[in-house]
Amino acid sequence: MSTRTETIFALASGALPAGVAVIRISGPASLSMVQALVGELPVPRHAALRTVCQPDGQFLDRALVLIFPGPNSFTGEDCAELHLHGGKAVVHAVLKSLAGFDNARLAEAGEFSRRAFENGKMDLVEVEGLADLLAAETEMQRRLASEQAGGNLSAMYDTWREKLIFARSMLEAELDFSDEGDIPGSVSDRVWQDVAVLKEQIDQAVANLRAGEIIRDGFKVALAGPPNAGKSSLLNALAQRDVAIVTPVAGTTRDIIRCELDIDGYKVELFDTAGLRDTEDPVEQEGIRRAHRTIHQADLVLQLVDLSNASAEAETLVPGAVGIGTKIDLVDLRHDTGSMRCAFGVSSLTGEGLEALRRFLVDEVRRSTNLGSLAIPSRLRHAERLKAASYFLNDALNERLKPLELRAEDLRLASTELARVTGRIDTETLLGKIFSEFCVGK
Ligand SMILES: Nc1nc2c(c(=O)[nH]1)N(C=O)[C@@H](CNc1ccc(C(=O)N[C@@H](CCC(=O)O)C(=O)O)cc1)CN2
Ligand SMILES: Nc1nc2c(ncn2[C@@H]2O[C@H](COP(=O)(O)OP(=O)(O)OP(=O)(O)O)[C@@H](O)[C@H]2O)c(=O)[nH]1
Ligand SMILES: [Mg+2]
Repeated sequence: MSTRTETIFALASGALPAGVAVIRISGPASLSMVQALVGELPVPRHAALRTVCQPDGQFLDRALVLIFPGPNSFTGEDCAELHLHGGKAVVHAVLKSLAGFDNARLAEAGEFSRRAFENGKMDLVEVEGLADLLAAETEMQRRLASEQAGGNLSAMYDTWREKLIFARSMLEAELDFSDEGDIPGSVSDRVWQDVAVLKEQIDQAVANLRAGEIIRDGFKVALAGPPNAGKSSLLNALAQRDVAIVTPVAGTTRDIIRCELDIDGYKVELFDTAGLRDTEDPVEQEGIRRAHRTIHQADLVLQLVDLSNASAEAETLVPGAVGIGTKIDLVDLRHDTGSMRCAFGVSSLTGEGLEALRRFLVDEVRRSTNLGSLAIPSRLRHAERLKAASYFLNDALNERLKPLELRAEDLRLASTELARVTGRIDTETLLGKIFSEFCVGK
């Protein structure tokens, strides 16, 4: 239990004005402060209607009040909530009154969650999941974050760690017995089998990182092709907004234009790029350089082929790219040879083919993320520690000539890496970074 003396408070709900505004308070003085403002405290964890008055008696609001005595609270400390009318002046007046108490101050971003972490209410993986839950915009981001915030990913890492600790204890028992003559290594054979299975599971989790990143950060789709192929028009049509400039001039787009789509709950990031061609214009050259970089980093490249342009037949597809025929409103597809290499024909003008293209995109995202479970890492931080753990397990498994003591030490190093993921050790440097992702009031 922390021994913090400061009581913190903040507006925990959204922008004002709002229907209702929730002020959250946590720390040793929170109950006495609320008592000073509302009089009789409600029964713990039950909302009650109270009149909120300044200590000098001035009326502030009629509000719902909740108290959560520690340690049974979100932070583990004594906590309270004031559910006020969500007007700016109402909230500011109450915040000002709270600031007048001794050892009370406005909370910093993420400070409530930090206290919850420090009091053992959440581990680091759950804190990250909570940050992702608050940031989630799509349904799949929400599901991934809930899985992590709810403790399923932590439980997986903890189970692995416990298995390693058990394996080590078995080896140590064997070491203790080895003085008593040559026992055939049946115990340690079994231990090494279990460790090999565990290493496979850890390697699988590392391999799943990309899927987690795609759900969390978005599936990156680059629109590529020569000038005037219709890239910016397609971006606008898919986004259903006028995002990028479209003109009949070849070489209109120079900077990368990014927009986010939510297709069936998946976040898809679309990148419009400069048309690829030889040019003397230094501005366009830089645009093309950026286009190549974006194409290289994309999860999927759509290469647009202008089916209304006869010379487009000579274009070659970038390896791995999916051909998309554009401007089908201008051509008779039955007689068009350019359409042969294209997976789809679309018209940004009439909207024809766009729904099929959306379906294709979501099928591609699903193919890259279809793992059954969403208890998967979505941050490089996890994968780095898991890789380190796998490295130590690999040593333990393969260097069979090494003394058993040293192989057991490899298992200890691996379990330390797993402990770092959930934040049981070594957290100080990470905490600042992780909690800075939160808004004030969380
Ligand atoms: N008004 C309000 N709504 C909210 C929150 C809140 O803090 N206040 N939450 C904040 O994020 C979320 C709910 N999360 C919560 C998590 C733990 C506890 C809590 O009191 N935990 C105690 C008791 C657990 C129990 O009785 O089962 C504990 O962990 O000991 C409360 C809310 C979402 N909605
Ligand atoms: N009829 C028709 N015209 C289209 C369609 N898509 C694009 N165009 C026209 O084709 C021209 C070029 O379109 P853009 O979307 O700017 O092409 P781009 O590939 O972004 O071109 P750059 O930015 O120069 O590389 C514009 O005049 C558009 O109006 C379409 O589906 N049908
Ligand atoms: Mg363009």
